[in-house]
Amino acid sequence: MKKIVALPGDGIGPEIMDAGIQVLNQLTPKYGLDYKIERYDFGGCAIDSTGTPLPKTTLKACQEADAILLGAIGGPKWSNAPKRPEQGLLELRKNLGLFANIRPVKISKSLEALSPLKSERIRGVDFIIVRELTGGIYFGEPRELKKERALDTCLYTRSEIQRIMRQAFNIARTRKKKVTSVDKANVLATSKLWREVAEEVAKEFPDVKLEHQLVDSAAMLLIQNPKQFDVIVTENLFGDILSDEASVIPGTLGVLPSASHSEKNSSLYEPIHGSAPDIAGKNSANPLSMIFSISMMLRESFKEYSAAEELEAACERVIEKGYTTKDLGGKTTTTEFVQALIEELK
Ligand SMILES: NC(=O)C1=CN([C@@H]2O[C@H](COP(=O)(O)OP(=O)(O)OC[C@H]3O[C@@H](n4cnc5c(N)ncnc54)[C@H](O)[C@@H]3O)[C@@H](O)[C@H]2O)C=CC1
Ligand SMILES: CC(C)CC(=O)C(=O)O
Ligand SMILES: [Mg+2]
Repeated sequence: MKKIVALPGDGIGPEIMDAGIQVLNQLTPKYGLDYKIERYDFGGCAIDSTGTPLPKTTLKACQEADAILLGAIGGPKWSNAPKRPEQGLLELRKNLGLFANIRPVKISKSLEALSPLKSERIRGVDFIIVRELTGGIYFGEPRELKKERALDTCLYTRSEIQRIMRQAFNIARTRKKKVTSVDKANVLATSKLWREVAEEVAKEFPDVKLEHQLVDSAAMLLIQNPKQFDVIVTENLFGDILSDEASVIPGTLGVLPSASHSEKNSSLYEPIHGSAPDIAGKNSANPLSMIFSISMMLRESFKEYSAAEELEAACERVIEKGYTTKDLGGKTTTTEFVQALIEELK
């Protein structure tokens, strides 16, 4: 039996986690996938229950899981905590070695119709942001916060860049065979090394085209002409920002999933967005980001390709029938959307 560890977290995290698990439980019996789901406190709720965002029991469960699902963590309640929920998330990623964060941005017909951007600009958009997740400025030492000055350190080693590049090139090989490496090599030392290593690794993949884009103009091109991209590989901070920017293409963060992979542990699946405190508790969160993350889990951790396809097709039909949450311009609540999807899967 497979063990799935669920970390609902804070804000809308538990709402979309419940939604995702209900849908998974409706979908899977016919595919014979045998699993149990265990929930653990993580993030702000874990600070409340244990005093720390990443309790040892939660980390141990994640280390022993076959796959991990995360809702979202954080919120104003914990902004002055000695250790914030976000610090717990970074610790979890580091401890599990989740260096490769895969953030697909694919616009289906139903989402294209709802996007605030013109159809001609976004029809057929299908790219993946491969974000390095355990290095860079989020992790660099020293760091310092004093009254008159503050310091963060951005550090990347050659081997960290090599392994994320190989991940990106391998993904590109299964797609349109184009990698866009995004950096700030006109200014940053870490980006100069990034670009040098990208060129080196590209030699191992002669069938894949490599191009470089500076991050500022990449941010512009992502909206101006998103169809040109296939695989974008970039460092932690740039990937964090560019992927939220990419949500302007479907028009909401509420539909974008992600998968994080490591060399030694099981993978973690989570929406790219945060805990959305502004809509928490209102039954209005879009659960698709979580449902599509579950679909990534079915494919990537359990090789359940047909189940994932059925799930995605059912989502598409439900949206086409007019069930959309507020972020997509509709009036459907989270629970109504889940109910409609469950009916569709019956
Ligand atoms: N992986 C994680 O757990 C992450 C946690 N955070 C944390 O989340 C908290 C809130 O951060 P924000 O900057 O407000 O970003 P956010 O991503 O939580 O929200 C940004 C905007 O998108 C909307 N939104 C996000 N997800 C949605 C969904 N599923 N359906 C409908 N609308 C949705 C929100 O309502 C808000 O207006 C912070 O504490 C932050 O540190 C932020 C990003 C990732
Ligand atoms: C705590 C942050 C680094 C989380 C975030 O914004 C993300 O992973 O997208
Ligand atoms: Mg982010």
